[in-house]
Amino acid sequence: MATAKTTPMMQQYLSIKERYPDVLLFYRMGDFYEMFFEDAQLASRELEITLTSRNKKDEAAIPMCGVPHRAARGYIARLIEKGYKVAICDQMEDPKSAKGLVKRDVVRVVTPGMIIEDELLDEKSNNYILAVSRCRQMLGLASLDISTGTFRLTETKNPAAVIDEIMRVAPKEILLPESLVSDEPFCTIFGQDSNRAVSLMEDRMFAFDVSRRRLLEQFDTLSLEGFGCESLKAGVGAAGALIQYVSETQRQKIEHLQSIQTYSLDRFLVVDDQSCRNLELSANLRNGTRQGTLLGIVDQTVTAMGGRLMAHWLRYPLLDPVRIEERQDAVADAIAQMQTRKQLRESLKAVRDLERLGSKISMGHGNARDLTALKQSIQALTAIFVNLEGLTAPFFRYDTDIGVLNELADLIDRAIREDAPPVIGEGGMIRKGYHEELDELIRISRDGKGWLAELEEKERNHTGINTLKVRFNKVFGYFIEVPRSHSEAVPDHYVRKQTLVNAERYITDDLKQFEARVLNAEEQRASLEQEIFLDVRDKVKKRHTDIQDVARFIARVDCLAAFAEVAQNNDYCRPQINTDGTLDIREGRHPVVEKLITAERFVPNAIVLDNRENQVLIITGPNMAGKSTVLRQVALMTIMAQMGAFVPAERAGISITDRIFTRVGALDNLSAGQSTFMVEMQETANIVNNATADSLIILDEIGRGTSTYDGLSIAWAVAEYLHDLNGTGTRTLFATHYHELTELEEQFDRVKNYNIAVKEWNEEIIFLRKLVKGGTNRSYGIQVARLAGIPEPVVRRAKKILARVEAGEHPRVDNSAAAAKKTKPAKGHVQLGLFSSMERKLVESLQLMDVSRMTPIDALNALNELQIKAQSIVY
Ligand SMILES: Nc1ncnc2c1ncn2[C@@H]1O[C@H](COP(=O)(O)OP(=O)(O)OP(=O)(O)O)[C@@H](O)[C@H]1O
Repeated sequence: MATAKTTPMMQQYLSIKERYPDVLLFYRMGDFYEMFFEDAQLASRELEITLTSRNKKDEAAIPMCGVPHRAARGYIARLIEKGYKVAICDQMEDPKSAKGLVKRDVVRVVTPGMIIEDELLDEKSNNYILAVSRCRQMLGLASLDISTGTFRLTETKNPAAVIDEIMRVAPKEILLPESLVSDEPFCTIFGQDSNRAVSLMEDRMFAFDVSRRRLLEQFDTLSLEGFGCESLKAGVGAAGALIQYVSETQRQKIEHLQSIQTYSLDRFLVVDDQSCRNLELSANLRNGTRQGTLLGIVDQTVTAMGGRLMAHWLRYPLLDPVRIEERQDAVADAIAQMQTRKQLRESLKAVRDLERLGSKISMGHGNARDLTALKQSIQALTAIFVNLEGLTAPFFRYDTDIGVLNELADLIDRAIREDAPPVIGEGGMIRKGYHEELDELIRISRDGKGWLAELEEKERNHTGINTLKVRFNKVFGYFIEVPRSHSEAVPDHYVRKQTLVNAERYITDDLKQFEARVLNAEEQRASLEQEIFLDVRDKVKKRHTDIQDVARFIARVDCLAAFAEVAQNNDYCRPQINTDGTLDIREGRHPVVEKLITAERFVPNAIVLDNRENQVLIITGPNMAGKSTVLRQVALMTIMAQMGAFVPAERAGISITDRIFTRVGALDNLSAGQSTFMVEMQETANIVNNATADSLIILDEIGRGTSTYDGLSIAWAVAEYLHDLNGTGTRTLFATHYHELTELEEQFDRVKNYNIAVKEWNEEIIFLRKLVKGGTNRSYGIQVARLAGIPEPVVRRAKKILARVEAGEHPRVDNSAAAAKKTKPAKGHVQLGLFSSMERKLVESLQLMDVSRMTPIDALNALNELQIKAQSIVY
């Protein structure tokens, strides 16, 4: 890279770059950040900026590109989004006063998990960096959102639980010890997931002793007892490594990290990542947005902190009935006090992102506008606390005095102008009247011209020399110039400085004083203003914990009030929480589907699941009848209840569930390059291997991706296995088109058959959407195909085939001479010979198509495609 003969500046660059080999180095030169060598090539490609070359006499051509320093944030943002890391290397002294080469150093490294810039953050989600470490059998996990100060750790022996937890935290960056990255299961996870930045650190950085010391230093405590993690060696190892990484990248002590929260994985309901997707908890399967998801329904929060907490609650539903009921009490209270709640929610809207503002200010990155936003948010608290007096639940009480925060708001109000520019150092930040000396400096620099004109006028009158002028040049500064012809009239206190051909130049004491003040006033003003601003910001920084505490309180209030709002607007009920395994829902609805359907009214359903006779429910019914909807609504209601929310039902008893497993249509996995059947079986294996007696299992068709008899056999065996799992069985809802499974009811005590009723009328079916006892033996697939727009000839032909299959005949005998010659296929493989390949493709497309979840345009396109396929079948 470097040539033997490099300039001092290049040497400086190279020595800094050596310390940041895997990071793009933004090297400040005047008004630009420049990049060189491979960094320049990469940045010019990724940022689409021109690649030039630096070619000084004594240097070989060096690839180079640059971005203006004022626009750097935008460029850095783009690089971070692409998963790169950027080291910002600034000039550490004023180039004007530098003797020789300007000192430069890295002031901060921006990485995907170390972001504080608003424009790079989604206000409703956390931005985590997560570290994993191992200590003997134990695996430790620590996660940190530096933009909010959220810092948590946990431990487990189970590698699968670590993976689940990583997925749940969804970090933007992962920090691993070098020795762990090649181990299963980490190598598989990080190999596949190219979107996630992985940073490696030497194993010794994760050692318990070193890490513990770092945490004690960070929190300024003598032990970690108070945080509940003194003995969690692996967890502390991970947390300490994170602190180390923070100090390496931020190049400062992060004072707003004052504590860490220790949590235990077995205190929360686990919904694995695949099930989260299947149930569309926070991302819509079609386009990844929140629309049409459970989060979209329940997140009616009005603050950014509330939004983040709601997303957190959704991923961490509780297992402790007492804690759930505490939340429920608050929701019930807020429902009962509708007027107060409405006013409360209105006043919450005025609170800005206190959590992130506080952290930003603490890290020395907050500008005057951030201070004003903080002030306005604190001012808004008064109205919020007044509203909270109308509520009685303990969760709405805040026992800490907010007097110190009000003082802060007053200080900011007195000191900081609301119309301050976003850039510190451009002036205009400090209010008039806050600091006398600053006011005077501002007056001088603004009034300087007027003062000079006044002086000129005064001196002219005084001396009687009308041609006297007050002037300025760089060599002498301010002076009075008098034509030589009038030099006789000059008063004694004028001191001569220079004689020109036609004029004499003088200075006076007044002018000297003025000069001393004015010449530097602008400069002094800028530095004094900065000093005052930093002083105010430091005072705010000292109150960081108070800001963080109130921010967290507001977040909780916002979430609880949102639960109440959603419950009241949608007619939800307070679920009764139990621990005896009984789930008893009356008139239950699907929270999302009930909002989405417009053509028909949502039909509520009763469902009972327990560990006695209703443990495994086999649900049959025609396509499109509503099987998946019932299954999902049970899972969603369980999650909602354990979040502390009310649920869409007339009455609901919900038993605490430790894990929810789902196995539903595998459409979404096709893009990952796995076969539908393979994915289906992997998901099923995960369920049978990990479910406990307290789990809830949702199986929406199993075995559909293989031949009928194989599929049926697997489905049957899985149902049997779950019925007897761990000796007690597990609550399971099993929707299936294999009507043979209804025979299980007779053989097993705890299996019950249900079906979703339809009415047949003139060859048409009418969906009643009611879950009723008993099995069915018909799928009505052909009728549904007609509803979907399959052309009449195909429907007729399908009916014929069905009739023949049901009569035990081979369907192609009368249709193709070639097929007739073939021997009749052995029983068990009848499906393979059932259709021509085009027909089979058609049926497969039909099976995979779930019109109900498509947008109208997608559905139309899919139907068109089906019609084209259908037309190419020759009859
Ligand atoms: N209880 C209900 N009330 C009103 N509409 C409903 C109800 N349940 C389902 N639906 C409507 O029927 C559509 C199909 O439901 P769902 O996907 O649950 O059927 P399914 O029986 O699982 O079908 P398939 O067997 O083809 O997968 C839903 O998208 C919704 O529009």
